[in-house]
Amino acid sequence: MSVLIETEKLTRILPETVPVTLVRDVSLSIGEKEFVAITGPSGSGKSSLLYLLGLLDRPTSGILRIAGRDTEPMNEQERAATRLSTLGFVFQFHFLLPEFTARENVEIPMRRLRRLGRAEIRARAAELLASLGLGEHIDKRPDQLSGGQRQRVAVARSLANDPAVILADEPTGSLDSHSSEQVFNILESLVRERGKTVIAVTHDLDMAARMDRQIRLVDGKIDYGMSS
Ligand SMILES: Nc1ncnc2c1ncn2[C@@H]1O[C@H](COP(=O)(O)OP(=O)(O)OP(=O)(O)O)[C@@H](O)[C@H]1O
Repeated sequence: MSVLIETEKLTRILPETVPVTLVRDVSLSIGEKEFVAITGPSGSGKSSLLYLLGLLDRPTSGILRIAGRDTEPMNEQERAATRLSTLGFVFQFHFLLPEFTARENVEIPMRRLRRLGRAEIRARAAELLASLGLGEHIDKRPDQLSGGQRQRVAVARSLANDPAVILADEPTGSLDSHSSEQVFNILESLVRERGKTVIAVTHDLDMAARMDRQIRLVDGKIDYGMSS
């Protein structure tokens, strides 16, 4: 199995007057086609770790390799390019652009990457939305969709550039139980059927138990006793 995300003693400390440790000495290795939960009590550093893995924040020290590449020497442009092509993001709140339709929201990352032409981008956005059960809704704006549908559009958008890794921060955290189950099943199918690696922060221990393994954080560190 090839390793997609690897860290060695990854640490993030906020340089306040009294420094705040968000993540400390986290060493982990996540391979392709893994479905991994990041769990832990509130304030344990789960989101902070996900932000580091997603190149949305920079570590204070330690090593982070993505798809075999050390991220330390990358400049902002290379980090942005890696985010756009290799990583997909789903957050607790969908962050869709309200003035655009579902299809246009899914088109945006493809337009930014410029790997496909206009017609291909349109077709791929429609295909992705249809594959997530949103074929009837491609021309609707976010305010015309339910919470679960909006989150599925956000998942379609995360897949737009066919990234190897999807990073999700409490992806079902603001959904009712039915939509939550639906979004969870979709995330699982991304791993089992599309060969993605999905790393999801979750408070929901039942959900975490259904994933391949758990990385549990306590006070910014991995709790090895409770991780698998
Ligand atoms: N910019 C900041 N300034 C000060 N403290 C911060 C900052 N960002 C995060 N923290 C603190 O760092 C700790 C880790 O935060 P983080 O959001 O990563 O935890 P979490 O496990 O995701 O929490 P939750 O489950 O509540 O979302 C928390 O105690 C938080 O209050």
